[in-house]
Amino acid sequence: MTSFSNIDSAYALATEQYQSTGVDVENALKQLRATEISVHCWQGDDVAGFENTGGTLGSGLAVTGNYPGRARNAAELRSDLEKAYSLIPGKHRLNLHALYGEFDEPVQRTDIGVEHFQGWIDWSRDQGVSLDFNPSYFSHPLADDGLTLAHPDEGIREFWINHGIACRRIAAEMGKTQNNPCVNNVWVPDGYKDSPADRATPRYRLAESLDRIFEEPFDTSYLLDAVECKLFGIGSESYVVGSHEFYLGYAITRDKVLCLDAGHFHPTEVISDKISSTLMYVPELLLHVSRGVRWDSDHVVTMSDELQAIMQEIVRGNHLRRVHIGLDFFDASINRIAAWAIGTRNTLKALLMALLEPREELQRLEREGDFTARLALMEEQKTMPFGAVWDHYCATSDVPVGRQWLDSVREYESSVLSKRSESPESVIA
Ligand SMILES: C[C@H](O)[C@H](O)[C@@H](O)C(=O)CO
Ligand SMILES: [Mn+2]
Repeated sequence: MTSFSNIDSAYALATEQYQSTGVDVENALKQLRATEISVHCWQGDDVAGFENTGGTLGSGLAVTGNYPGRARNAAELRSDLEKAYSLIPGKHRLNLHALYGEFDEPVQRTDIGVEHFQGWIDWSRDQGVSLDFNPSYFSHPLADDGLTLAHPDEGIREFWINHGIACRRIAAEMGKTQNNPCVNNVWVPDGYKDSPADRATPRYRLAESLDRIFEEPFDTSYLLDAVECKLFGIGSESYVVGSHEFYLGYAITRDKVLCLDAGHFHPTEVISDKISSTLMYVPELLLHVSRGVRWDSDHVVTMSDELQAIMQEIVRGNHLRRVHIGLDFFDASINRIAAWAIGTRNTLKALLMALLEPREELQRLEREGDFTARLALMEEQKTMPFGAVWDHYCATSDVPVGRQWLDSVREYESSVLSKRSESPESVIA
Protein backbone atom coordinates (compact mmCIF):
# COMPACT_ATOMS: atom_id res chain seq x y z
CA MET A 1 0.00 0.00 0.00
CA THR A 2 1.35 3.44 -0.94
CA SER A 3 1.72 5.67 2.11
CA PHE A 4 0.43 9.23 2.12
CA SER A 5 3.91 10.68 2.48
CA ASN A 6 5.08 8.72 -0.59
CA ILE A 7 2.10 9.97 -2.56
CA ASP A 8 2.86 13.54 -1.45
CA SER A 9 6.54 13.42 -2.32
CA ALA A 10 5.93 11.71 -5.66
CA TYR A 11 3.35 14.43 -6.42
CA ALA A 12 5.77 17.21 -5.48
CA LEU A 13 8.43 15.79 -7.80
CA ALA A 14 5.91 15.28 -10.60
CA THR A 15 4.60 18.83 -10.26
CA GLU A 16 8.15 20.14 -10.63
CA GLN A 17 8.72 18.02 -13.70
CA TYR A 18 5.48 19.16 -15.36
CA GLN A 19 6.28 22.75 -14.41
CA SER A 20 9.56 22.47 -16.29
CA THR A 21 7.51 21.78 -19.43
CA GLY A 22 5.30 24.79 -18.74
CA VAL A 23 2.35 22.78 -17.42
CA ASP A 24 0.41 23.98 -14.38
CA VAL A 25 -0.66 20.77 -12.60
CA GLU A 26 -3.01 22.48 -10.14
CA ASN A 27 -4.87 24.09 -13.01
CA ALA A 28 -5.13 20.74 -14.80
CA LEU A 29 -6.61 19.16 -11.66
CA LYS A 30 -9.05 22.04 -11.31
CA GLN A 31 -10.38 21.37 -14.80
CA LEU A 32 -10.52 17.63 -14.15
CA ARG A 33 -12.46 18.17 -10.94
CA ALA A 34 -14.99 20.32 -12.80
CA THR A 35 -15.68 17.61 -15.40
CA GLU A 36 -18.63 15.33 -14.68
CA ILE A 37 -18.75 12.01 -16.49
CA SER A 38 -22.24 10.67 -17.19
CA VAL A 39 -22.00 7.15 -15.82
CA HIS A 40 -24.51 4.82 -17.51
CA CYS A 41 -26.88 2.89 -15.24
CA TRP A 42 -27.15 -0.11 -17.56
CA GLN A 43 -23.74 -1.63 -16.78
CA GLY A 44 -25.19 -2.56 -13.36
CA ASP A 45 -27.92 -4.95 -14.52
CA ASP A 46 -27.06 -5.97 -18.10
CA VAL A 47 -29.54 -3.47 -19.63
CA ALA A 48 -32.48 -5.31 -18.04
CA GLY A 49 -34.35 -2.41 -16.43
CA PHE A 50 -37.33 -2.66 -14.11
CA GLU A 51 -40.35 -3.07 -16.33
CA ASN A 52 -40.54 -6.71 -15.28
CA THR A 53 -42.25 -7.76 -18.50
CA GLY A 54 -40.09 -10.86 -18.80
CA GLY A 55 -38.89 -9.61 -22.19
CA THR A 56 -35.32 -10.17 -23.29
CA LEU A 57 -32.77 -7.68 -24.51
CA GLY A 58 -32.89 -7.31 -28.27
CA SER A 59 -32.83 -4.79 -31.09
CA GLY A 60 -29.16 -5.35 -31.75
CA LEU A 61 -28.09 -5.11 -28.10
CA ALA A 62 -26.55 -8.15 -26.43
CA VAL A 63 -24.85 -8.62 -23.09
CA THR A 64 -22.66 -11.67 -22.67
CA GLY A 65 -21.55 -13.25 -19.41
CA ASN A 66 -23.29 -14.36 -16.24
CA TYR A 67 -21.13 -12.98 -13.43
CA PRO A 68 -23.14 -13.28 -10.21
CA GLY A 69 -24.61 -10.30 -8.38
CA ARG A 70 -26.52 -8.37 -11.03
CA ALA A 71 -28.69 -5.59 -9.55
CA ARG A 72 -32.31 -6.80 -9.64
CA ASN A 73 -34.16 -3.68 -8.59
CA ALA A 74 -33.68 0.06 -8.19
CA ALA A 75 -32.51 -0.16 -4.57
CA GLU A 76 -29.77 -2.63 -5.50
CA LEU A 77 -28.74 -0.62 -8.54
CA ARG A 78 -28.51 2.56 -6.47
CA SER A 79 -26.47 0.80 -3.82
CA ASP A 80 -24.10 -0.58 -6.50
CA LEU A 81 -23.81 2.84 -8.11
CA GLU A 82 -22.94 4.42 -4.76
CA LYS A 83 -20.21 1.82 -4.37
CA ALA A 84 -18.91 2.55 -7.86
CA TYR A 85 -18.95 6.35 -7.31
CA SER A 86 -17.00 5.84 -4.07
CA LEU A 87 -14.14 4.43 -6.18
CA ILE A 88 -14.11 7.18 -8.78
CA PRO A 89 -12.57 10.57 -7.96
CA GLY A 90 -14.76 13.64 -8.53
CA LYS A 91 -18.48 14.28 -8.78
CA HIS A 92 -20.26 12.58 -11.66
CA ARG A 93 -23.65 12.20 -13.32
CA LEU A 94 -25.96 9.23 -13.86
CA ASN A 95 -27.34 8.31 -17.27
CA LEU A 96 -30.73 6.58 -16.91
CA HIS A 97 -32.75 4.72 -19.51
CA ALA A 98 -36.54 4.94 -19.57
CA LEU A 99 -36.89 1.26 -18.72
CA TYR A 100 -35.32 1.95 -15.32
CA GLY A 101 -38.45 3.66 -13.99
CA GLU A 102 -39.99 2.25 -10.82
CA PHE A 103 -43.33 0.75 -11.74
CA ASP A 104 -45.79 -0.79 -9.27
CA GLU A 105 -47.79 -2.19 -12.17
CA PRO A 106 -47.21 -2.50 -15.92
CA VAL A 107 -47.10 0.94 -17.54
CA GLN A 108 -47.01 1.45 -21.29
CA ARG A 109 -43.89 3.26 -22.46
CA THR A 110 -46.13 5.96 -23.88
CA ASP A 111 -47.56 6.59 -20.42
CA ILE A 112 -44.43 6.89 -18.31
CA GLY A 113 -44.12 10.08 -16.33
CA VAL A 114 -41.85 11.83 -13.88
CA GLU A 115 -43.62 10.02 -11.01
CA HIS A 116 -41.95 6.78 -12.13
CA PHE A 117 -38.56 8.41 -11.73
CA GLN A 118 -39.21 10.23 -8.45
CA GLY A 119 -37.12 7.66 -6.58
CA TRP A 120 -34.18 8.41 -8.88
CA ILE A 121 -34.72 12.16 -8.65
CA ASP A 122 -34.77 12.02 -4.83
CA TRP A 123 -31.69 9.80 -4.80
CA SER A 124 -29.87 12.08 -7.22
CA ARG A 125 -30.57 15.11 -5.02
CA ASP A 126 -29.37 13.28 -1.89
CA GLN A 127 -26.22 12.10 -3.65
CA GLY A 128 -25.55 15.35 -5.52
CA VAL A 129 -25.53 13.35 -8.76
CA SER A 130 -27.23 15.03 -11.76
CA LEU A 131 -29.27 12.91 -14.17
CA ASP A 132 -29.24 12.35 -17.93
CA PHE A 133 -31.90 10.35 -19.73
CA ASN A 134 -32.70 8.12 -22.73
CA PRO A 135 -35.94 6.86 -24.26
CA SER A 136 -35.81 3.05 -24.61
CA TYR A 137 -36.52 1.83 -28.13
CA PHE A 138 -35.65 -1.82 -27.52
CA SER A 139 -36.65 -4.83 -25.38
CA HIS A 140 -40.29 -4.37 -26.35
CA PRO A 141 -42.71 -6.37 -28.52
CA LEU A 142 -43.26 -3.31 -30.76
CA ALA A 143 -39.51 -3.21 -31.48
CA ASP A 144 -39.17 -6.93 -32.17
CA ASP A 145 -38.97 -6.58 -35.95
CA GLY A 146 -36.11 -4.09 -35.60
CA LEU A 147 -38.07 -0.97 -36.54
CA THR A 148 -39.49 1.74 -34.28
CA LEU A 149 -39.55 5.42 -35.29
CA ALA A 150 -39.02 4.47 -38.94
CA HIS A 151 -41.62 1.70 -38.92
CA PRO A 152 -43.88 1.58 -42.01
CA ASP A 153 -46.87 0.95 -39.73
CA GLU A 154 -48.24 4.30 -38.64
CA GLY A 155 -49.65 2.94 -35.38
CA ILE A 156 -46.29 1.52 -34.29
CA ARG A 157 -44.54 4.72 -35.28
CA GLU A 158 -47.07 6.71 -33.31
CA PHE A 159 -46.46 4.54 -30.24
CA TRP A 160 -42.75 5.23 -30.36
CA ILE A 161 -43.22 8.94 -31.08
CA ASN A 162 -45.37 9.18 -27.96
CA HIS A 163 -42.69 7.36 -25.97
CA GLY A 164 -40.16 9.95 -27.17
CA ILE A 165 -42.47 12.82 -26.19
CA ALA A 166 -43.04 11.32 -22.71
CA CYS A 167 -39.29 10.93 -22.20
CA ARG A 168 -38.50 14.53 -23.12
CA ARG A 169 -41.01 15.70 -20.51
CA ILE A 170 -39.41 13.50 -17.86
CA ALA A 171 -35.92 14.65 -18.81
CA ALA A 172 -36.98 18.30 -18.74
CA GLU A 173 -38.36 17.84 -15.22
CA MET A 174 -35.10 16.24 -14.14
CA GLY A 175 -33.18 19.18 -15.60
CA LYS A 176 -35.40 21.72 -13.86
CA THR A 177 -35.07 19.95 -10.51
CA GLN A 178 -31.31 19.63 -10.69
CA ASN A 179 -30.89 23.11 -12.15
CA ASN A 180 -28.70 21.99 -15.03
CA PRO A 181 -29.52 20.47 -18.40
CA CYS A 182 -30.49 16.83 -18.54
CA VAL A 183 -29.16 15.38 -21.81
CA ASN A 184 -31.88 13.23 -23.36
CA ASN A 185 -30.30 10.97 -25.97
CA VAL A 186 -32.31 9.27 -28.70
CA TRP A 187 -30.94 6.04 -30.13
CA VAL A 188 -33.16 3.75 -32.21
CA PRO A 189 -32.15 0.33 -33.52
CA ASP A 190 -34.01 0.65 -36.84
CA GLY A 191 -32.44 -1.19 -39.72
CA TYR A 192 -32.41 -4.33 -41.86
CA LYS A 193 -30.42 -7.54 -41.67
CA ASP A 194 -30.30 -7.75 -45.44
CA SER A 195 -30.01 -5.31 -48.31
CA PRO A 196 -32.96 -2.96 -48.41
CA ALA A 197 -34.91 -2.26 -51.58
CA ASP A 198 -35.52 1.30 -50.40
CA ARG A 199 -32.95 3.10 -48.29
CA ALA A 200 -34.56 6.50 -48.50
CA THR A 201 -38.17 6.15 -47.28
CA PRO A 202 -37.36 4.85 -43.77
CA ARG A 203 -34.97 7.80 -43.36
CA TYR A 204 -37.71 10.28 -44.26
CA ARG A 205 -39.99 8.52 -41.78
CA LEU A 206 -37.33 8.68 -39.04
CA ALA A 207 -36.75 12.40 -39.62
CA GLU A 208 -40.49 13.05 -39.52
CA SER A 209 -40.91 11.06 -36.29
CA LEU A 210 -38.02 12.88 -34.65
CA ASP A 211 -39.45 16.24 -35.69
CA ARG A 212 -42.71 15.29 -34.00
CA ILE A 213 -40.88 14.25 -30.82
CA PHE A 214 -38.94 17.51 -30.72
CA GLU A 215 -41.96 19.74 -31.41
CA GLU A 216 -42.59 20.70 -27.79
CA PRO A 217 -40.26 23.55 -26.86
CA PHE A 218 -38.11 23.26 -23.74
CA ASP A 219 -35.46 25.62 -22.43
CA THR A 220 -31.99 24.28 -23.21
CA SER A 221 -30.95 25.27 -19.70
CA TYR A 222 -32.78 22.14 -18.48
CA LEU A 223 -33.17 19.89 -21.54
CA LEU A 224 -30.65 19.09 -24.26
CA ASP A 225 -31.78 16.78 -27.08
CA ALA A 226 -29.12 14.45 -28.47
CA VAL A 227 -29.28 11.96 -31.36
CA GLU A 228 -27.05 8.90 -31.76
CA CYS A 229 -26.07 7.09 -34.96
CA LYS A 230 -24.75 3.57 -35.53
CA LEU A 231 -23.05 1.83 -38.44
CA PHE A 232 -24.60 -1.60 -37.87
CA GLY A 233 -25.96 -3.84 -35.15
CA ILE A 234 -26.88 -7.47 -34.68
CA GLY A 235 -29.83 -7.87 -37.04
CA SER A 236 -29.17 -4.58 -38.82
CA GLU A 237 -25.97 -5.61 -40.57
CA SER A 238 -26.88 -4.30 -44.02
CA TYR A 239 -28.64 -1.07 -43.26
CA VAL A 240 -29.18 1.25 -40.30
CA VAL A 241 -31.71 4.00 -40.86
CA GLY A 242 -30.00 6.36 -38.38
CA SER A 243 -26.57 6.35 -39.95
CA HIS A 244 -23.85 8.91 -39.19
CA GLU A 245 -24.66 10.98 -42.25
CA PHE A 246 -28.37 10.91 -41.38
CA TYR A 247 -27.86 12.20 -37.85
CA LEU A 248 -25.11 14.63 -38.74
CA GLY A 249 -27.48 16.28 -41.20
CA TYR A 250 -30.35 16.05 -38.74
CA ALA A 251 -28.40 17.57 -35.85
CA ILE A 252 -27.05 20.41 -38.01
CA THR A 253 -30.42 21.33 -39.50
CA ARG A 254 -32.30 21.02 -36.18
CA ASP A 255 -29.61 22.44 -33.92
CA LYS A 256 -29.37 19.27 -31.81
CA VAL A 257 -26.57 17.71 -29.81
CA LEU A 258 -24.83 14.98 -31.83
CA CYS A 259 -23.93 11.81 -29.97
CA LEU A 260 -20.79 10.02 -31.13
CA ASP A 261 -20.47 6.50 -29.73
CA ALA A 262 -16.88 5.23 -29.99
CA GLY A 263 -18.20 1.75 -30.81
CA HIS A 264 -20.57 2.77 -33.59
CA PHE A 265 -18.24 3.18 -36.54
CA HIS A 266 -16.17 0.99 -38.78
CA PRO A 267 -13.35 -0.59 -36.71
CA THR A 268 -10.76 1.57 -38.48
CA GLU A 269 -12.79 4.75 -38.08
CA VAL A 270 -12.29 6.78 -34.92
CA ILE A 271 -14.49 9.38 -33.25
CA SER A 272 -11.47 11.37 -32.04
CA ASP A 273 -11.10 12.69 -35.58
CA LYS A 274 -14.77 13.66 -35.75
CA ILE A 275 -14.85 15.96 -32.72
CA SER A 276 -13.27 19.08 -34.23
CA SER A 277 -15.15 18.83 -37.52
CA THR A 278 -18.62 18.11 -36.12
CA LEU A 279 -18.24 20.87 -33.52
CA MET A 280 -17.90 23.33 -36.42
CA TYR A 281 -21.55 22.67 -37.27
CA VAL A 282 -23.42 21.35 -34.23
CA PRO A 283 -23.76 23.24 -30.95
CA GLU A 284 -22.56 20.45 -28.66
CA LEU A 285 -21.52 16.82 -28.67
CA LEU A 286 -22.40 13.93 -26.42
CA LEU A 287 -19.80 11.18 -26.39
CA HIS A 288 -20.57 7.58 -25.57
CA VAL A 289 -17.11 6.49 -24.52
CA SER A 290 -17.01 2.81 -25.34
CA ARG A 291 -14.68 0.27 -26.94
CA GLY A 292 -15.52 -1.74 -29.99
CA VAL A 293 -14.00 -5.20 -30.36
CA ARG A 294 -14.76 -6.87 -33.70
CA TRP A 295 -18.58 -6.98 -33.97
CA ASP A 296 -19.23 -5.80 -30.43
CA SER A 297 -19.32 -2.09 -29.74
CA ASP A 298 -19.56 -2.12 -25.97
CA HIS A 299 -16.45 -3.45 -24.21
CA VAL A 300 -15.28 -1.83 -20.98
CA VAL A 301 -13.18 1.24 -21.69
CA THR A 302 -9.45 0.64 -21.38
CA MET A 303 -6.53 3.07 -21.65
CA SER A 304 -6.40 2.68 -25.43
CA ASP A 305 -4.75 5.02 -27.94
CA GLU A 306 -8.23 6.05 -29.07
CA LEU A 307 -9.37 6.92 -25.56
CA GLN A 308 -6.31 9.13 -25.18
CA ALA A 309 -6.88 10.66 -28.62
CA ILE A 310 -10.51 11.49 -27.74
CA MET A 311 -9.48 13.32 -24.60
CA GLN A 312 -6.58 15.06 -26.36
CA GLU A 313 -8.98 16.32 -29.01
CA ILE A 314 -11.38 17.70 -26.40
CA VAL A 315 -8.60 19.44 -24.48
CA ARG A 316 -6.44 20.60 -27.40
CA GLY A 317 -9.50 22.11 -29.07
CA ASN A 318 -10.65 23.71 -25.81
CA HIS A 319 -13.98 21.91 -26.19
CA LEU A 320 -14.62 20.80 -22.61
CA ARG A 321 -17.63 23.10 -22.29
CA ARG A 322 -19.25 21.80 -25.47
CA VAL A 323 -18.66 18.07 -25.04
CA HIS A 324 -20.73 15.95 -22.65
CA ILE A 325 -18.76 12.86 -21.77
CA GLY A 326 -20.91 9.79 -21.19
CA LEU A 327 -20.04 6.10 -21.00
CA ASP A 328 -21.59 3.17 -22.84
CA PHE A 329 -20.37 -0.36 -22.20
CA PHE A 330 -21.86 -3.46 -20.68
CA ASP A 331 -19.94 -6.50 -19.63
CA ALA A 332 -21.58 -9.25 -17.60
CA SER A 333 -18.50 -11.48 -17.59
CA ILE A 334 -16.75 -9.53 -14.82
CA ASN A 335 -17.80 -7.84 -11.59
CA ARG A 336 -20.11 -5.07 -12.78
CA ILE A 337 -18.94 -2.51 -10.22
CA ALA A 338 -15.35 -3.18 -11.22
CA ALA A 339 -16.41 -2.59 -14.84
CA TRP A 340 -17.76 0.85 -13.89
CA ALA A 341 -14.63 1.65 -11.87
CA ILE A 342 -12.23 0.52 -14.60
CA GLY A 343 -14.06 2.32 -17.41
CA THR A 344 -14.71 5.56 -15.56
CA ARG A 345 -11.28 5.78 -13.93
CA ASN A 346 -9.68 5.22 -17.33
CA THR A 347 -11.80 7.92 -18.91
CA LEU A 348 -10.72 10.36 -16.19
CA LYS A 349 -7.09 9.26 -16.38
CA ALA A 350 -7.04 9.88 -20.12
CA LEU A 351 -8.59 13.29 -19.58
CA LEU A 352 -5.98 14.14 -16.96
CA MET A 353 -3.18 13.02 -19.28
CA ALA A 354 -4.55 15.35 -21.94
CA LEU A 355 -4.79 18.22 -19.45
CA LEU A 356 -1.13 17.68 -18.53
CA GLU A 357 0.13 18.16 -22.08
CA PRO A 358 2.18 21.24 -22.97
CA ARG A 359 -0.47 21.99 -25.58
CA GLU A 360 0.42 25.61 -26.27
CA GLU A 361 4.00 24.60 -27.00
CA LEU A 362 2.91 21.67 -29.18
CA GLN A 363 0.56 23.87 -31.16
CA ARG A 364 3.18 26.61 -31.53
CA LEU A 365 5.71 24.08 -32.83
CA GLU A 366 3.14 22.87 -35.34
CA ARG A 367 2.36 26.41 -36.50
CA GLU A 368 6.06 27.02 -36.96
CA GLY A 369 6.40 23.81 -38.97
CA ASP A 370 8.72 22.15 -36.46
CA PHE A 371 7.24 18.67 -36.77
CA THR A 372 10.41 17.09 -35.40
CA ALA A 373 10.00 18.80 -32.05
CA ARG A 374 6.23 18.21 -32.10
CA LEU A 375 6.75 14.45 -32.41
CA ALA A 376 9.66 14.43 -29.94
CA LEU A 377 7.65 16.22 -27.23
CA MET A 378 4.54 14.16 -27.79
CA GLU A 379 6.63 11.02 -27.25
CA GLU A 380 8.42 12.44 -24.18
CA GLN A 381 5.02 13.19 -22.72
CA LYS A 382 4.25 9.48 -22.59
CA THR A 383 6.81 8.84 -19.87
CA MET A 384 6.08 11.86 -17.72
CA PRO A 385 5.08 10.99 -14.10
CA PHE A 386 1.36 11.07 -14.75
CA GLY A 387 0.66 8.29 -12.22
CA ALA A 388 1.88 10.44 -9.31
CA VAL A 389 -0.60 13.19 -10.20
CA TRP A 390 -3.43 10.67 -10.57
CA ASP A 391 -2.62 9.07 -7.20
CA HIS A 392 -2.58 12.48 -5.54
CA TYR A 393 -5.95 13.28 -7.15
CA CYS A 394 -7.45 10.02 -5.86
CA ALA A 395 -6.01 10.49 -2.36
CA THR A 396 -7.24 14.06 -2.09
CA SER A 397 -10.65 13.03 -3.44
CA ASP A 398 -10.99 10.37 -0.73
CA VAL A 399 -11.11 7.44 -3.14
CA PRO A 400 -8.76 4.45 -3.16
CA VAL A 401 -5.30 4.98 -4.65
CA GLY A 402 -3.97 2.58 -7.27
CA ARG A 403 -5.16 -1.02 -7.11
CA GLN A 404 -6.70 -0.56 -3.64
CA TRP A 405 -10.14 0.04 -5.19
CA LEU A 406 -10.25 -3.62 -6.16
CA ASP A 407 -10.08 -4.70 -2.49
CA SER A 408 -13.09 -2.55 -1.82
CA VAL A 409 -14.98 -4.19 -4.72
CA ARG A 410 -14.04 -7.65 -3.43
CA GLU A 411 -15.30 -6.78 0.04
CA TYR A 412 -18.63 -5.55 -1.41
CA GLU A 413 -18.82 -8.66 -3.55
CA SER A 414 -18.61 -10.95 -0.55
CA SER A 415 -20.80 -8.88 1.76
CA VAL A 416 -23.49 -7.79 -0.72
CA LEU A 417 -23.34 -9.19 -4.27
CA SER A 418 -22.78 -12.81 -3.31
CA LYS A 419 -25.97 -12.75 -1.22
CA ARG A 420 -28.10 -11.98 -4.26
CA SER A 421 -29.97 -14.86 -5.79
CA GLU A 422 -28.78 -16.05 -9.19
CA SER A 423 -32.34 -16.20 -10.48
CA PRO A 424 -33.53 -13.21 -12.48
CA GLU A 425 -36.26 -12.76 -9.87
CA SER A 426 -37.05 -9.11 -9.42
CA VAL A 427 -37.66 -7.61 -6.03
CA ILE A 428 -39.59 -4.36 -5.83
CA ALA A 429 -37.84 -2.38 -3.13
C1 LIG B 1 -28.36 1.26 -24.01
C2 LIG B 1 -27.91 2.42 -24.87
O1 LIG B 1 -28.92 3.28 -25.19
C3 LIG B 1 -27.31 1.95 -26.11
O2 LIG B 1 -26.09 1.33 -25.75
C4 LIG B 1 -27.05 2.98 -27.18
O3 LIG B 1 -26.48 4.15 -26.68
C5 LIG B 1 -26.19 2.30 -28.13
O4 LIG B 1 -25.03 2.61 -28.18
C6 LIG B 1 -26.74 1.21 -28.94
O5 LIG B 1 -25.78 0.53 -29.61
MN1 LIG C 1 -24.26 4.40 -27.28
